[in-house]
Amino acid sequence: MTTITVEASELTRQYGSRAAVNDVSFTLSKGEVLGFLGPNGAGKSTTMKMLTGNLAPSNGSVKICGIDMMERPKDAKALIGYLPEQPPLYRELTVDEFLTIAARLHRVSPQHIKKAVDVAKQRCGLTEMGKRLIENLSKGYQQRVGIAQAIIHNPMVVILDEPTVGLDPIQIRDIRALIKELGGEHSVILSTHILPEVEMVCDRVQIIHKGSLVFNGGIDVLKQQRHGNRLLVGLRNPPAHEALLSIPGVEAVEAVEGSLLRIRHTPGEAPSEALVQAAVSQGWGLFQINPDQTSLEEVFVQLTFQEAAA
Ligand SMILES: Nc1ncnc2c1ncn2[C@@H]1O[C@H](COP(=O)(O)OP(=O)(O)OP(=O)(O)O)[C@@H](O)[C@H]1O
Repeated sequence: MTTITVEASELTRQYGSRAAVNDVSFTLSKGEVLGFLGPNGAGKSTTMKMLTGNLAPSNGSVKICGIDMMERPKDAKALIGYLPEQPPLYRELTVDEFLTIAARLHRVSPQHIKKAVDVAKQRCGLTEMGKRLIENLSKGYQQRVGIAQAIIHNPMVVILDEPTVGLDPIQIRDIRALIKELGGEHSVILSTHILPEVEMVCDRVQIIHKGSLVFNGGIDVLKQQRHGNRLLVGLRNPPAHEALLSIPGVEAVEAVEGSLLRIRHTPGEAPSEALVQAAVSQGWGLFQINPDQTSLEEVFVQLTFQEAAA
């Protein structure tokens, strides 16, 4: 049976007359990594703050493992680990000192604190860093400490707000791998504005735009949208566009750079075979034919545009 760990219902947050988050509902299952994706200002941090009980919703509710955040905030918060956009680090402490304090704050019982610190360090690749001052660590390692404090009490749900912002490419790769691993044991919500990050790390994605959810689906659904309905075709002696448009399934032809053409076709009816045959029989000099992937950025624009137009 699937265990629901987070249930957000009709979450809304008004700032004055403006809704930063508007009627957002979703659930998260045990072991799932959910990407919460949106451009800057879309309402991600506001949603994360409501989910973690740091900001009261104007309307709607949050339940963590069935516990209502407004009715029993202490019990609900005990099940969450949170890394805010600005990691809450005491830079003048060592990693061990800071994680010990974090364990106490999360009410880990005194006899279990050392073990909890060791496990969190081990899971976050910090075993050798215990005696180092946090301020002397690289930004990537500081972020690991931020994640370690979020998992120190072994919470059911881990919520990470933009955890890879400001890191270099190697640090980003390591932190993403760490987040993916967390998904095995915890439910994870990863807030980010980076589409490939979601594709690499998450099982499911929700896209938020101007405070509202515009997409909720599996990563494969998002990837399918990328494979779309276009071919990139290279012809040394291209015919008039009409000749290509007469091939069944071809809906539009657009010249790209050089001798490349982008051919839009009816979804599910790629005219590749007919195109190759025509190219050979009519001497069009075919040198390339391949699916033209829509970038994730384009998918994002399409999704948000569809919503705006609806
Ligand atoms: N305390 C506040 N008072 C008024 N408006 C706010 C407040 N906090 C956020 N907002 C506005 O609400 C909207 C959503 O902000 P939020 O920080 O949730 O977005 P975000 O998706 O997390 O973006 P970013 O990644 O830039 O933080 C923005 O337009 C922001 O200006």
